[in-house]
Amino acid sequence: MTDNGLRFTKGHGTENDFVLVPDLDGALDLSAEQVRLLADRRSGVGGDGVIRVVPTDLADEAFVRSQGGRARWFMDYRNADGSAAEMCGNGTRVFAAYLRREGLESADEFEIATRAGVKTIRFEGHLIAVNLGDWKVADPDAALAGGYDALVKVAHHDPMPGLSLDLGNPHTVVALPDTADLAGLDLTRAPEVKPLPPQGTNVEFVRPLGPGHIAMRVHERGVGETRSCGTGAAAAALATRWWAGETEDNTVWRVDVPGGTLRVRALPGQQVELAGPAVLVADGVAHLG
Ligand SMILES: N[C@@H](CCC[C@H](N)C(=O)O)C(=O)O
Repeated sequence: MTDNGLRFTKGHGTENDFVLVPDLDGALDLSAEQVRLLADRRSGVGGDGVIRVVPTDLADEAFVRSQGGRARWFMDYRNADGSAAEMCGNGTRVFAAYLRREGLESADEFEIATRAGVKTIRFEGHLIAVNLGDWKVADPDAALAGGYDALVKVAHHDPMPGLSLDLGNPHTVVALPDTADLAGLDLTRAPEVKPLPPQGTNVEFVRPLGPGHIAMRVHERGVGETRSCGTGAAAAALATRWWAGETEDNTVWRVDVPGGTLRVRALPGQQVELAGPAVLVADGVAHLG
């Protein structure tokens, strides 16, 4: 940041929106307070998260710098409350669109560094696909007993069973019956999850719409309800697949979220791919005071 302000680009992926801040020489020490100010929708630029674009070799964390041999750029992702997150699926696409627009990457396929490891980006027509890498059911032994390992309470509802998954970041997925009023759920407050993982969790509510097709709403850790969550969409599809006892690879789900539609594909080797759009909507200079 200089006296002249902080350069930013605003972008979104299925209306999960981000403030991207270029830090090409790794000189920016973005505090949690500055992130909160940038993300504030009234007094700041506004976004669900803030993404610092920094060369991987200049990242603060040694384990991120170790990805530098494979990925030139690190997506330093922060939630709107200032907390750092391991991963952001929608963020990876917006990050990739920015790298491409700025001429920082020009290939149709390249790798980026994240706190959850290196992710491969692939431009596919108007969509961007990202291999989110390894995923797992967080506690298969607990979950195998009945398909669930947590109880999730939302206002005006009895506690509902949930399944915890690790997509690099934590998720708890709740399956609703196909007659459920997904739109009517009150997500203005964080759902109560028991037991709550020490690192917190993102909570997805899923309603089946047809074969390979689900609807989802999400309450994100460190943010609140958002209009989309990429890792959440992948968790929702994978939980649905797991509950159905399906193990086939390359099956595809369409996941409808309030901000659009995402595509999720289970890849061989317990990996998962997310695809969707990415839009860069504005460039500017923020003066944080
Ligand atoms: N919106 C993201 C996830 C962002 C991080 C999340 N709130 C967390 O704290 O894990 C996505 O698209 O995956």
